[in-house]
Amino acid sequence: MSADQAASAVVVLPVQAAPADGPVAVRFDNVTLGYDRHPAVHHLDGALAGGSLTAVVGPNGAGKSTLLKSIAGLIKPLGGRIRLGQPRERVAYLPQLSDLDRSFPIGVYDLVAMGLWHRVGVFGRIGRREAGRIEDAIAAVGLTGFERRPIGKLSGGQLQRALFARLLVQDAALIVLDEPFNALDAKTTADLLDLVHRWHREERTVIAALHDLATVEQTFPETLLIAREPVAWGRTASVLTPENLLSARRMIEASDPHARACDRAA
Ligand SMILES: Nc1ncnc2c1ncn2[C@@H]1O[C@H](COP(=O)(O)OP(=O)(O)OP(=O)(O)O)[C@@H](O)[C@H]1O
Repeated sequence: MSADQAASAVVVLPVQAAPADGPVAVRFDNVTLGYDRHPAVHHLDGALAGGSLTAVVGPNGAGKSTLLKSIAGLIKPLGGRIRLGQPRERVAYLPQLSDLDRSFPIGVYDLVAMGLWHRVGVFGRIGRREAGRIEDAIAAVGLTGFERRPIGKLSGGQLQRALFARLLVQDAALIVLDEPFNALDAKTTADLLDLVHRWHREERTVIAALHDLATVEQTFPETLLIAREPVAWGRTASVLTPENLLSARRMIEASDPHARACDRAA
């Protein structure tokens, strides 16, 4: 079958089932996500296994950010159910850099210290142990010496390093990253990818929206390809086929962003 034929006969492939006896980090039951009752993602069923490292890929407008926000609890499903395998406080979320207000008057040290809020409270005292963790995290991302620098005076790459340091001190079981390497140079990307590898070795669950398929193929064992609904989900090599990528593109081109919820059974 040619790629064109494959795209015109779009089939929603079965999504990944979590291992029957393994831990589950997130489970989706016929989930619909959207804004003002207009669905942006629908028919999402499946699970992220605990300790898995998953890329979410898809064309612009496919619903990647929407999906990640729903896992982080920032938007509620319009339909279906999302269940977490760990308490909400153990979920860390990195928004797209472009969504951040860089005029907020805060320095690198205090930004990184915010990663401890769940443990010490907003006005809690940072003891010697916590201070050591903040300093270690700042060192791990190569920002020692920048502790007092306001975030508005950092480069994009330095800000992303500081945000990764905040994730480090957060010590989350589930880490949700929205386009973490967008517009970063090769050195910064490589350094931050090392931290993703480290989290994976530590058996944390990581899910990240990405556009660079080479990075996905090299680093992410699992991939969810979406185009407002799942196109394929499983081992990266079996998901990122030319046929699936073309299907995703055609599905986005054919979709109506103003449509109401669809009645098709998941
Ligand atoms: N706050 C919002 N209010 C209304 N609609 C929104 C909002 N955020 C996203 N959308 C719509 O939801 C759909 C999915 O958007 P989303 O940002 O999740 O896609 P994406 O795959 O992350 O895209 P990109 O690759 O361009 O970042 C789009 O049609 C978008 O216009």
